[in-house]
This record gives sequence, C-alpha cells and structure tokens, in this order.
Amino acid sequence: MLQDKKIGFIGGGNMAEALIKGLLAGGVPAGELSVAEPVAERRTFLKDRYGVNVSCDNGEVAGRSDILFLAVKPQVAEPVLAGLAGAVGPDALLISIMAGVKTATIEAAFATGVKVVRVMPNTPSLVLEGATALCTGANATADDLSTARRIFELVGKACIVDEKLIDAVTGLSGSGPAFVLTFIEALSDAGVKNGLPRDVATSLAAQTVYGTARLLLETREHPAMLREKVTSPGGTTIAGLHVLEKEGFRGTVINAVDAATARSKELAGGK
Ligand SMILES: NC(=O)C1=CN([C@@H]2O[C@H](COP(=O)(O)OP(=O)(O)OC[C@H]3O[C@@H](n4cnc5c(N)ncnc54)[C@H](OP(=O)(O)O)[C@@H]3O)[C@@H](O)[C@H]2O)C=CC1
Ligand SMILES: O=C(O)[C@@H]1CCC=N1
Repeated sequence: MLQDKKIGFIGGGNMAEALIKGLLAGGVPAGELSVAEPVAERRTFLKDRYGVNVSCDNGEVAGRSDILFLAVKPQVAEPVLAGLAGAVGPDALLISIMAGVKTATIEAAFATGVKVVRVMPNTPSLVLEGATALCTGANATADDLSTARRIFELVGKACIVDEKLIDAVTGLSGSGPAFVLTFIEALSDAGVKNGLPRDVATSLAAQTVYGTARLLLETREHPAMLREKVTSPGGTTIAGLHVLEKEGFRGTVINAVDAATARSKELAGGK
C-alpha cells in the first residue's frame, strides 16, 4: 500500500510538484511526503500549498524515505547522487525521473543492490493527464516496478518499456508537451491573423487539440482514418493539409523528436 510508505523527493521543482499533487489526489497523506529543496521560497510554497514536509537537507529526506524520487536536473545528478550515497536505507526504492541518466549510473553511486526504477513522465501529470514510461535497473523487482507504476497511474497513463527506449520516450512524450504547446500557439496566432480575438483563438486551438486527442484515444481509429473524416473533397481542410505537406510539417516534427531523443542520449554523459 502506498499509504504506508514514506515518500521523499530530492528536488522540489515542476515535476516534483506535479507528482505531489497526484499522490495527494490518490489518497497519500501529506504527512507521508517530504521534499528536499535548496530554495527557501520554493520550500515555503510547497509546504503552504500542499502541506508536505520540507527540508533543505537531501540526506535527511533520503534517510526517512521508503520511496525516494530523484527529481533534480541531470546536470547536477553526479554531486547529488554522491551526497546521497550513505543516506539511503538498504530497502529504499529510488525512482529517478532525470532525463538521460541511466540506472547503471545511479546504481554505481550507491551500495551494491540499490533498487532503481527509471521513469520518464511529463508535465500534464500536474492535471492528472500525464504520459509516463518506466523501466527497471538491475536490482529492482517486479513489485518495485508495479509500485512505481501505481504512482504514475495516479497522475495519468503509464507503460513499461526497455531502458534502451527511454531516450525515445523522452524525445516524444517527455518533451512533447512543449512541441504541442508550440503548435497550439501557432494555431492561435493564425486565428489572430485572420481576425479572431486572442482569447477566443487560444481557447479554440487548445480545445481542438484536446478534443482530437480524446477522439483518437476513445475511438482507437488510425489517425489517418479520423483525418479523412475531416477532409471534404475540394474543401478547406485539404487546402490546408497541402500546405503542411509542402512545407515539410511531418519531417519537421520527426526531426524535433529526433533532436530531443539525441539530446537525452547526450545527457547520459553528464553534458
Ligand atoms: N519538466 C519536464 O517537463 C520534465 C522533467 N523531467 C526531469 O525531471 C527532473 C526535474 O525537472 P524539473 O522539475 O522540470 O526541474 P526544476 O528545475 O523545476 O526542478 C529541480 C529542482 O531541484 C532543485 N535542486 C537543484 N539542485 C539541487 C540539489 N543539489 N539538491 C536538491 N534539489 C536541488 C532546483 O532548485 P534550483 O531552482 O535552485 O536549481 C529545483 O527546484 C529533471 O531531471 C528533468 O530531466 C522529466 C520529465 C519531464
Ligand atoms: O527538457 C528537458 O530536458 C526535460 C526532459 C523532458 C522534458 N523536459
């Protein structure tokens, strides 16, 4: 039961907040959650908003956690892991959400046998609509993986993948919200260019993306089949689709996900 576990976070940033919100919504008592965060204003915010325990001491939070989230930027992984080495209990489960950082790198920083689950969530977890993929390191058990999966199912959808696919997940769904938001902003700009007020344009653009995603998920039809139902012969949609194809829209999207995936692989080297 998650309710019986003490859960800690190293780093109290955007993703930690999204997960805290989901855990609370899932019935985990605030008193069981602790966050180690260096910035005093951020600690005050998290304590006041969510009622969680806060500390500026990573070791203190690690020492009292059955499940410990590693939620700092990958660029500070090395010193943070080194600082935690003696503080993590022998049965603790480490759940890393750090982009690019391999389970083997985390395991190497701790005593032999440390249990690590590596996860790539995304920011819609904040509104319980996250998309997450998880994989295990060398020592985490099937039970550990299912505990971690249950946590991420509190904040959205979760699936299990091999660790070699986590960089691709990072490029697609980890970074994906930024790509989708850029698309929504562009749709809104286009509406404004054609005379719509900004608030109307942004609301129409966001609802169109949200509604289309739900249509796809709920009908389980192929995207091309659903697109066909929008596209009248000689109509407006085919005129727009022609421009997207001419301008290389699909190739650009594929290149963007490729670049994000490649960057995730680079982060493994600590760069
Ligand atoms: N944001 C996203 O969409 C996603 C992020 N991730 C991964 O999640 C992790 C966190 O990202 P995100 O929440 O966006 O980042 P944030 O910068 O919002 O959060 C990281 C937090 O950790 C704090 N911190 C810095 N150094 C330390 C330290 N030594 N000990 C404890 N805390 C420290 C930071 O403080 P300060 O601000 O002072 O540096 C900050 O508050 C990253 O590894 C990222 O790759 C994964 C999926 C999606
Ligand atoms: O931009 C990043 O590096 C992180 C990882 C995935 C989303 N944000």
